Amino acid sequence: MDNDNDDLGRLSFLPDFFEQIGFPLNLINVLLIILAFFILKGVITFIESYLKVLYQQLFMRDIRITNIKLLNTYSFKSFLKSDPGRIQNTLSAEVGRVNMAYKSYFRAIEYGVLVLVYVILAFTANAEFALIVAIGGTISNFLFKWLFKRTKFFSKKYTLIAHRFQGFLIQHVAIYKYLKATGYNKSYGGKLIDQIDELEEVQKKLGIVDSTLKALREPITIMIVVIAILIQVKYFNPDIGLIILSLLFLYRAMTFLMSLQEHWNKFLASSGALDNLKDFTKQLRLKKEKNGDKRFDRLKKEMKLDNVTFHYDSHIILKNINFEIFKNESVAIIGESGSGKTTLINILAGLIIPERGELYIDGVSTRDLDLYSYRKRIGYISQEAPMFNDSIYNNVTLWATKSSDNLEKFNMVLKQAEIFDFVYTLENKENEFLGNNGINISGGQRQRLSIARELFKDVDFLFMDEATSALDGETERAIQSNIDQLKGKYTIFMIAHRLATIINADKIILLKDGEIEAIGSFLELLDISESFREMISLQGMSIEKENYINKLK
Ligand SMILES: Nc1ncnc2c1ncn2[C@@H]1O[C@H](COP(=O)(O)OP(=O)(O)OP(=O)(O)O)[C@@H](O)[C@H]1O
Repeated sequence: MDNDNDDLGRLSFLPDFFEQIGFPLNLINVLLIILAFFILKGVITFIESYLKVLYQQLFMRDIRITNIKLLNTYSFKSFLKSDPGRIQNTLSAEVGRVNMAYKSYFRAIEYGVLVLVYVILAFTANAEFALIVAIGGTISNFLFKWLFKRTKFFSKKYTLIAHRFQGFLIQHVAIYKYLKATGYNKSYGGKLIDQIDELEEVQKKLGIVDSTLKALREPITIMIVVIAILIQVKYFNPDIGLIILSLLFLYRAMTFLMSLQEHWNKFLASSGALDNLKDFTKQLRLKKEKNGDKRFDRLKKEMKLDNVTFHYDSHIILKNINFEIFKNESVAIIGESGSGKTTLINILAGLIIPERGELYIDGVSTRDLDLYSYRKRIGYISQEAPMFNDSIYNNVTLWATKSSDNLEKFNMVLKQAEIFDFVYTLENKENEFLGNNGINISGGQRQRLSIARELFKDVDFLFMDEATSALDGETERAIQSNIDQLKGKYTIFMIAHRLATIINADKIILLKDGEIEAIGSFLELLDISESFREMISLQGMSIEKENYINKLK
């Protein structure tokens, strides 16, 4: 027995230990140990895999939720410059890749620990032999390092192309009608196919590196071990039993080392997604909207713009803007294309904060205001009238529970927006689905529903960005009379190109190259502004005040 234990080198204490604790290593006991070991392994494997799935789900959920929350607090000015393809891709496919990266990273660590254990065992059994193999393993690492670098490079490239693909895809769906109607869908679809080809190309390259690593694994292991044995036999004349024992340990160590390298490579193959996510989250945090702590309840008295100036990069868009608006006034903003109307509306809605000057709401600067509570009181009606692919009820109420109170309010706002009769002639009434961006209803109906939505929201302000300009004359007049009925009940800001729609506005702000050229009522502007009179005549309207006095409400 002592003789046999000598073959175990410095590990011979193990059988002695078992002998001492009254569990001699005879055949039956060894078989029992093996059986117990594998049962235990099975139990641990189950717990490990289940916990892994659990943690992966938690991890992916956490990444998505954190970034969606950050996206909601991202500054609007920064959002205007962001790439929608990147946002979509990062929060969908890339999260899966990040998960893969972490999975492979932890697998690599697991293998690292195993390598360490077997290397220690091999060193304990036969130090010289283990040292030679360790040197061989380190040298082989240089080759793998080069392969790792290639993998990392292709991984980053993959992420960038995937962002581009998502960007093209979003636009393909968003402007599908235009692309189809013009026959551009084929050439534009070609762009999508190009991205798919590029993605495939990068995947193939990643596949080549991965396959090379896999293919090299065993030959390199065997080569190192063979060289180590030859050196041992030639120079150290060792005990063959010890060589075989440490060979067993080292072969396991080398196999685990190769698995470590394989999983490290898998980690690197997804590391582009990890870098992207880190960068994306950092960007969202860095450009987080500054939100004050003064809660907004309702507009009590007035809004005031005090010397406001705003740039996009070095380009001045608005210069020294000053005006005051009182509660429930209606204000029209007019001016040539590019004169800064939308930018002014964005400032008034608290979407962008001017670099210089202040917007005061009841005396509180927007820098100190809790912008979320302010925007909750804003209704926004734009030319596009965005619709969700959902029922009319959900589109108007934004998924409010269908209580009798809500249903009553829903019906009331439908009547106010003069769309009640249309909705209740539909087969599914308020449950009718609108299709992607309201594709199943007309532009006028969409616009009325979007007015109803803002009225349901119960707001103080109505912002209208060319709300009626996409409609035919008759529908525009009908919706305009709708809007006119809201006058005096809300503080209304409207951008309008058709000046016939703003005759009744309390105040008209005429912008020119980012500055206020004139401000006053329709009749006042006819008196004081030459540019206004020119705009009026260009639209075929009379510049004689008498022609409007009867029309004023
Ligand atoms: N996100 C942006 N980045 C850089 N410049 C911008 C951005 N948005 C608008 N601009 C520029 O700011 C200027 C004013 O644009 P704005 O949209 O406010 O004008 P507008 O009067 O509403 O024009 P339109 O009547 O054509 O809608 C334009 O010169 C425009 O090119």
